[in-house]
Amino acid sequence: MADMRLIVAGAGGRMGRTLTRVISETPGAVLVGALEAPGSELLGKDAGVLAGLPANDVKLSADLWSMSAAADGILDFTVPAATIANVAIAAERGLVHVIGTTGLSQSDDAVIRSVTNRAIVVKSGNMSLGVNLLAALVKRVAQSLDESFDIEILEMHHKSKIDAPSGTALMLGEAAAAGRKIALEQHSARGRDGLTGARRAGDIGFASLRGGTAAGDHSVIFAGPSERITLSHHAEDRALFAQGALKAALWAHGKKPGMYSMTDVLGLND
Ligand SMILES: NC(=O)C1=CN([C@@H]2O[C@H](COP(=O)(O)OP(=O)(O)OC[C@H]3O[C@@H](n4cnc5c(N)ncnc54)[C@H](OP(=O)(O)O)[C@@H]3O)[C@@H](O)[C@H]2O)C=CC1
Ligand SMILES: O=C(O)C1=N[C@H](C(=O)O)C[C@H](O)C1
Repeated sequence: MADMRLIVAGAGGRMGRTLTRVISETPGAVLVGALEAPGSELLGKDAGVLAGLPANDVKLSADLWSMSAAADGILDFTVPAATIANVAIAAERGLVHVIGTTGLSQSDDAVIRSVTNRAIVVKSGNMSLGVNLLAALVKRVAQSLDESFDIEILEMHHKSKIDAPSGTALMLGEAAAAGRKIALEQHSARGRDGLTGARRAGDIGFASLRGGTAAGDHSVIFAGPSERITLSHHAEDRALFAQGALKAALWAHGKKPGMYSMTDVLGLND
């Protein structure tokens, strides 16, 4: 079978450069396009050189329509506005669209869902095996404990991260809510500050720390009467997420249109 031809969106970013590197190490995948924001000073630069590799002759461009004429998939770790702009073109071209971008709103999610009758989308707030296993464990523990155990989710990321809580924290919150059979949006405590009053029973709390170069730390704390259970994951290198994204793209190649998650890719469905 021919190599899967991939575009990296946000090719000049932290994840974009990592994806370029991981593609070069992955049998069955080849980089054919590197997308950057219109007006970026990186347009025209070589994607390989930006990733610390020998030149690969894939130049950064802002023209997704042209570069996608000869591509099979797009790995998109950018910003919400860019991802939403890419969705229509990816669907029109029949690309596999792997979406790692976080900070998407409910209306952004609705736009993504609206194309999944003709697009193949794999979307996850975290592409690592470890976090997806952690989510399954969180759901399981939440099922077993009643409201006398308060659920709090703590995350820490590098100082350049622009959204909070992280996509992973929200994913873990959804897992906990599913275990408890409640809707997260009605039981979510975010951004406590000042005279907050006592904790509301049944809420799932979120706290975000930012600093240094942390690739992504997440803990889910079940705090009960006289005991606490903490389930944690620590990412040591963002190559972990890029490898997960490559696995997702190769898995989705040739699948029917639809919305898939890393749970599908990794075979972790109940
Ligand atoms: N799901 C997962 O497993 C993971 C998800 N992420 C998420 O991925 C996203 C990116 O993270 P990170 O790489 O650290 O962030 P960066 O800011 O380093 O990279 C984002 C890149 O996207 C570029 N960009 C902005 N607008 C456009 C556009 N219209 N078209 C193409 N490119 C554009 C930015 O360019 P410019 O700087 O010029 O604006 C930048 O190069 C975040 O949402 C993060 O949370 C990160 C790691 C893992
Ligand atoms: O911005 C990051 O760096 C990361 N973002 C994702 C998130 O928001 O959860 C995944 C990972 O934690 C790294």
